[in-house]
Amino acid sequence: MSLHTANQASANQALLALHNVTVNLGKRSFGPFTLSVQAGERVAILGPSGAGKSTLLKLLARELNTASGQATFCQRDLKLWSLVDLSRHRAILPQSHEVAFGLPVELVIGLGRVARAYDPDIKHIVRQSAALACAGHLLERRFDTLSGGEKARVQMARVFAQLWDVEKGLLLVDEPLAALDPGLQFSLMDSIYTFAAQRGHAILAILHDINQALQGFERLIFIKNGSMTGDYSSQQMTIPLLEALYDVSLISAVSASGEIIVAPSKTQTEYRSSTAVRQSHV
Ligand SMILES: Nc1ncnc2c1ncn2[C@@H]1O[C@H](COP(=O)(O)OP(=O)(O)OP(=O)(O)O)[C@@H](O)[C@H]1O
Repeated sequence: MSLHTANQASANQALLALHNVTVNLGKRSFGPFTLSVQAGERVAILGPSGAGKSTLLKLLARELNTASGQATFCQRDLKLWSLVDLSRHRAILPQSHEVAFGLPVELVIGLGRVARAYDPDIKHIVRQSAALACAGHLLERRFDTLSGGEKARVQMARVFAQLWDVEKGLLLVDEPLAALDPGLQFSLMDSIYTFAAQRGHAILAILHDINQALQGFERLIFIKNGSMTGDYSSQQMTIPLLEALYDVSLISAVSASGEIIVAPSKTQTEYRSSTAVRQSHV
């Protein structure tokens, strides 16, 4: 396994750092997880269904407690953060978009700001966030009347509102684009990148789309059978590594503009290259 070898100095400066962290769910133990994420980094979490990706994300969000090991956020033990302080520095976009009542969309987006006692710019921030998430036209609607893709955009706007006026925060997102059509996926992924880059936020995103991970993220973390099995730069990524992660055959192609496209193949491919996905096409 080619685990990312962040040196001690960079781990000490990390926005988020896990060292041998485990978490228990029922009788099952997940981990150990060891990783560090720097401000501004874009990290994709990949792995088969049920592998433990959301469990890792919940651990990072402190929705789950560690059973052992050490987790720090902004060089401070994650356990010592109050939830109010934490919510001013990290935002979570979960897989499910439901809210309990038929709330107005503007209010759902404004929920991203609840941790602030004094928030004079909330109206402006909610509107700007909605525009960035392509949800400006939904502001007057009731949340429970929206389609799945519309709800996803409103929840993304809520997350933008939460970290709008923060620097070097953390965005934790679980399959952010699953309910969206391809055009919206491109424009919203761009919105997330721009939003995070302008503020120095790190992004950790669970993705099932390998192409989104390869095209938009600089690091890929592999989760399989409850453990972390790899931490690679996207430049290091190879077809065999991805095939081993998902136990599936993959084929790849490169577009005229140099974009790499990977797709599952029903038939075993004859060509197996251990060179990076990008290099195998040049
Ligand atoms: N509270 C819980 N108690 C017991 N088992 C749980 C609990 N939450 C999740 N699990 C199990 O832990 C495993 C990992 O779940 P997790 O949601 O982390 O997977 P995932 O990799 O995100 O999957 P998917 O890609 O399908 O969303 C699954 O088998 C799930 O059923």
